Amino acid sequence: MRTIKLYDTTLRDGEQTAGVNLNSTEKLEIAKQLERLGVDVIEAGFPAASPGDLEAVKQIAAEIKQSTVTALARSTKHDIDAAWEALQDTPHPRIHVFLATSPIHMTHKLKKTPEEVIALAVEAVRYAKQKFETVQWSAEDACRSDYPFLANIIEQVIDAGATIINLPDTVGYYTPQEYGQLFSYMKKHVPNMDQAMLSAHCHDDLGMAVANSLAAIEHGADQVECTINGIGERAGNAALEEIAVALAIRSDFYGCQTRLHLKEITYTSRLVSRFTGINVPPNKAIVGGNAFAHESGIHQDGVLKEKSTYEIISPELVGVASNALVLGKHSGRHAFRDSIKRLGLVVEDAVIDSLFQQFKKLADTKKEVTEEDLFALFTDQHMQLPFSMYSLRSVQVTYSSHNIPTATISLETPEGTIENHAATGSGSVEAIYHTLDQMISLPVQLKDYRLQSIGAGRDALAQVTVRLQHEQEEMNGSGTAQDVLQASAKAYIHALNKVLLQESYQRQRVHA
Ligand SMILES: CC(=O)SCCNC(=O)CCNC(=O)[C@H](O)C(C)(C)COP(=O)(O)OP(=O)(O)OC[C@H]1O[C@@H](n2cnc3c(N)ncnc32)[C@H](O)[C@@H]1OP(=O)(O)O
Ligand SMILES: CC(C)C(=O)C(=O)O
Repeated sequence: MRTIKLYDTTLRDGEQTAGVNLNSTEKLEIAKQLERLGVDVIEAGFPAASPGDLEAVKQIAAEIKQSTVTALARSTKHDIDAAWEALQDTPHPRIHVFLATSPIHMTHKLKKTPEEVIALAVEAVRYAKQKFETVQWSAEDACRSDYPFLANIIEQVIDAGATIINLPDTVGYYTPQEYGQLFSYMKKHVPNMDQAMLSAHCHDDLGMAVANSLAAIEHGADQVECTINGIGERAGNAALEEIAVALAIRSDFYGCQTRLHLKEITYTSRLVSRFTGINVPPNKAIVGGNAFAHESGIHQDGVLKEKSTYEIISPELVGVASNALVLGKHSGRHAFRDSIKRLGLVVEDAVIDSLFQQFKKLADTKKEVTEEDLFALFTDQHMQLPFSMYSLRSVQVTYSSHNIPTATISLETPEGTIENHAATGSGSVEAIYHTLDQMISLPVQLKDYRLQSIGAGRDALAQVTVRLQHEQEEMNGSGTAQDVLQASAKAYIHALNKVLLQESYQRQRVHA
């Protein structure tokens, strides 16, 4: 069986999803989970994009041992140097350099002739090769490129030192048949193609990213680039979980395997969804809430008689627990630890005690503490920002159907002082957000507000996700609490803190 390498770009292309902005703590936590999942390569970011991203890539490279860590760079010395600064201490430094090769991109975006593009690509790969052990080169918008030109530039970048060649369907334009043929063509027409590995990178604009990636594998790609939950620029990238499970379930057809620990898939999906604020639709393959739910009588009858009638993937394969787990206020540390373990969460001893205290507090107010609640407690720990920022002490809202709601909020400031303030709004949430705007004065606009319950029942936890517009950027924030208004306040403060953090990075950049 061929082993296909899974190259995860959740932290780079996935982070290019509109409204997603991960801080370094969140990125590191996702990277650690990707390592547990068993991905071969983690594209941790684009170090030249911001000092925050450079720092995040550096931290990830220092922590991750089982997966290779790489980062993206344009074909400029500046970008390659930034990637080197972030990755130089890794045992096997690897970079991903790209340059567009389609007439549309070369003419309108790069404003370069095809000859200038070849020269720039070769120069960038040579420069990168002086520093990095492994250089991956991508022909951005490969699918809309002229094939003989593409074959020529690939031959030259391989001669310059690239050992991985990626052929991205940057705008999600191709069908599986065409994408497969592109790989066959390059295998046949690039004379030194045997000196490099081929990689696929697909976008989902026409809903064909996963099918295209699988077609590339059939035609010679040994690496596929994808993201958890298929997040990414515009309609997203190929979903890693769909590719991996398709290869596993249909190994009879593809004859390929991956190194992935499939049991980690569900948890990874939930973690990425929580940190990015991008919810997974219920009908999403593999990780959607309904992916293993049988609704209609005939299907239920079939599954009760014999699972394989309607189930091609067993939920346990991807880590969906078959029996729900219930903890309560009388549960002790042993049961708590056991539940954490069964959920597949990795918690260091140092934090288990504080997590247990939070669980006890929650169990006091809730009849049952479910798997979802434990997951929320766990992820909340990792949503804290790298240094102290604003935190919510209390929120109180006076509301009646005849009066204007008023919110009174008490906040702990980054300096450790307590500030109290009250303001009104046309609804309870707006009153809270007006109050916070007056306390933490930042030019932001609320673009999106989403509320969902974690688990079922009247005492379920509330999870709020907000998206704020700040200058040219969007920033998401998330908060969970037993009460909807408290979760709303926490989510808004989380997003404001992230804006403040980013402003502080930008100030550092100006002073540097
Ligand atoms: C297909 C992909 O997903 S590619 C990855 C996309 N990801 C991102 O862009 C996220 C991070 N990007 C950023 O933070 C910024 O765009 C930066 C820091 C990289 C660059 O910012 P700026 O210097 O302000 O340039 P800006 O983004 O406005 O324009 C891009 C420039 O890079 C050039 N460029 C684009 N691709 C490449 C490349 N592969 N190699 C060299 N130059 C390139 C463009 O032609 C343009 O050049 P110009 O200024 O001479 O017209
Ligand atoms: C940089 C490349 C690989 C990319 O993201 C794309 O072309 O979509």
